[in-house]
Amino acid sequence: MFKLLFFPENKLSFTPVFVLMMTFMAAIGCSSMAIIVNEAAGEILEGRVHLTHLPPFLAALVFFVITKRIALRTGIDFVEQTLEKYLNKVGNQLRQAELMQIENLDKGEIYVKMTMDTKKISRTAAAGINVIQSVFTILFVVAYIFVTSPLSGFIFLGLFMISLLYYQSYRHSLHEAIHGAVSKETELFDDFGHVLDGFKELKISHEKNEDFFHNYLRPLSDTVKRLRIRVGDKYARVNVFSFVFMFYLSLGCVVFLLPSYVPVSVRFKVIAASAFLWDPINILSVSMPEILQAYVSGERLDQLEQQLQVSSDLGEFAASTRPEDPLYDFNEIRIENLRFDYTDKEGNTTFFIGPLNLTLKAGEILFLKGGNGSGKSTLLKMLTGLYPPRSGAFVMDGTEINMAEHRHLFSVVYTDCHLFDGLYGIESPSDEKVNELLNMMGIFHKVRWQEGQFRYSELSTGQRKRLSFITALLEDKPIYVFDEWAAEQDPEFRKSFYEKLLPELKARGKTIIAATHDEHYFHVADQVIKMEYGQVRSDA
Ligand SMILES: Nc1ncnc2c1ncn2[C@@H]1O[C@H](COP(=O)(O)OP(=O)(O)OP(=O)(O)O)[C@@H](O)[C@H]1O
Repeated sequence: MFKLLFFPENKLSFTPVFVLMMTFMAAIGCSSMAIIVNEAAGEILEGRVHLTHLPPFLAALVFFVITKRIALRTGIDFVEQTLEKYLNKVGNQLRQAELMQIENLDKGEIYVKMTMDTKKISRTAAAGINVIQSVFTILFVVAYIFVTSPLSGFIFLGLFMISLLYYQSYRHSLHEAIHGAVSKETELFDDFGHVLDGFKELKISHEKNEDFFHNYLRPLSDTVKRLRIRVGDKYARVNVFSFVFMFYLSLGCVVFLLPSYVPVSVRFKVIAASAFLWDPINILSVSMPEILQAYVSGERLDQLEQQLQVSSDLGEFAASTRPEDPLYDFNEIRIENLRFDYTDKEGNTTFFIGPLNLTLKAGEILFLKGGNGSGKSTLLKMLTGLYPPRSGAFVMDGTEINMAEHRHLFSVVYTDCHLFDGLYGIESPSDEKVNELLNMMGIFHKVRWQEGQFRYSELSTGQRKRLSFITALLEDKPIYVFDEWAAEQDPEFRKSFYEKLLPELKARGKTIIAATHDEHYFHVADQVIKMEYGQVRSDA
């Protein structure tokens, strides 16, 4: 994230340097005002009151206001633009990621990173500029104190250096504490997701509800509270010692310990100048926790970006893109000795499919049967180019192909199909055509087609699948894949699916692969294969 801010495309970006320059100027303006006021106050003390200091004071004020305004405006714009670039980049990475990567990611964590972490960085833009200005102002005022009284300058500088070293020695543990608290916060956020997603289950079972709330959610929220308090406590310790204590200690040293040969007028100037340090020190102390949180958020966003980078394990499979001139016609696809493995974090195989040999002819209907967990859905994901095979080959009309490049051949209705509100990537069909399909699928009364969007309130699972079927028909691809599509349909519609809709698709030259348990309708298929423990059995 910070690389994206300061070194996009591996080159130092001009805008943050410009913001830094403007902040530096604003600090010059601010400290000039302090010095002018100090000098004028000294003269007042000596009984000389005249207005010679007023024009430079006003000039410094105008200079400060203009440069600070430019720094803030440009800085905030820049941070927001960088965040937008970042969100687009991650959005792009997400859509181009492979299914296996997405399955390995924690969705709650992605939401938190894309929303809360980016928000923390966005909120810190102005605070960051104020902190930088404060640091410069402190340096200028200390330099002025140096010029006025080198001994006082040494005292301030020495004690500030000690406070910086103290802060630095604590930074690592503070950073760790913030990381710990934020990870637990993300877990808590995930668990609130369980309350909403599993609301029905929790509502219906008092025991489950109580157990989940008292023995899981509350202890977790208690842990988050404790971790947040720990962060606050650590920060308070650093803050009070390194900023506040050191400031007052420096002031006390100057007031009480300066040797008597230092003239009173000089002492007065030093004390008055040090009063101008209080505001920047206060800004540092208030803003540093926010900046540290934003820093941690930046690291978390970097981590997400890395997780989404295409893993080299996926090799050519992931590198493949849609061909410029995609093929839509084929006679047969042969699957030769194909194997796919699910692995755990240590790389051990937890389930595998194959080696598998199968021939799929264009225009035929293939049914895939098998018990729960036998590997039907996994095989379909591999066939449709969503999972990379570990070994083996797909051969289309005699030529070996990378299936990921041929995903465009398929229209799929998965068991957990997602309904988009519009028909993305499809040339807008006529209203008559869509209404005819809604009618044919018996959901015309539930779903309205308006201005290129499907509008509906709540659909049952069977109705959702019917709407997905319509989308698949409109996509008009050569191969249709249905993963237990008929499982949620009523007997009448199930019959219509097997005995009317599928034969109609076949008559239009479409190839159909369907995972199904409906043995009554196996006569519709040209080929039925049975999956068992990831293997194809011949007794289908
Ligand atoms: N993302 C995954 N990571 C690891 N293992 C998985 C994953 N998805 C499925 N499996 C495992 O792979 C095996 C096959 O699952 P799959 O979903 O392909 O079976 P299925 O035949 O479609 O079952 P069902 O009829 O219940 O839908 C199961 O043992 C399952 O636990």
